Amino acid sequence: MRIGIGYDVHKLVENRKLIIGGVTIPHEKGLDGHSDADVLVHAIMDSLLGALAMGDIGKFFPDTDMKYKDVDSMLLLKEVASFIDEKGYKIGNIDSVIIAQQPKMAPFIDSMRVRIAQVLEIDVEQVGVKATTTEHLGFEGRKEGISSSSVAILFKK
Ligand SMILES: Nc1ccn([C@@H]2O[C@H](COP(=O)(O)O)[C@@H](O)[C@H]2O)c(=O)n1
Ligand SMILES: C[C@@]1(CO)OP(=O)(O)OP(=O)(O)OC[C@H]1O
Repeated sequence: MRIGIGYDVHKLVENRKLIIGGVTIPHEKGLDGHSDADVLVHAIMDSLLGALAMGDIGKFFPDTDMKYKDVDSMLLLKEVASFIDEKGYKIGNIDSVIIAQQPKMAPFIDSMRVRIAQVLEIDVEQVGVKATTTEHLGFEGRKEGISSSSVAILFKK
């Protein structure tokens, strides 16, 4: 049994789509990044790589590589799933949280869980996604950015 933790932050800017958990959320701002800046999927990937003690996403998908410019993070998640399989592990469950003052994530949470589970080829019940504000405190509270944390547990196949 192996556990991993992941954390990511992206800045909210104008003229970018807000993509979280593979779902495009209508909002006046989106997350900035070299990739599609899917903060939740990045935290989940780091928790899975962490459980394998393989390092972090920057090691495998460097932000200096134009191959990853505006990349769909779900494609990267698929690659991380293949690492888990190759190392002889399977996912027990993932739990995660999105920390955002706005917009409301609740209407999109189940779609995120379904998309993530599909890509990882696991049951939706194995994917937890939650959301919280920070009661207007800190950078998330000032709506300057959104952060996300994730934990994952892997078992030997
Ligand atoms: N961006 C967000 C933040 C929160 N939620 C949901 O609202 C509930 C209350 O949030 P508090 O930060 O005031 O505790 C929270 O439990 C989430 O269900 C949300 O959907 N989107
Ligand atoms: C996936 C990558 C690829 O450039 O996405 P970024 O948008 O740069 O996001 P970040 O979480 O800062 O770093 C991870 C990168 O590897």
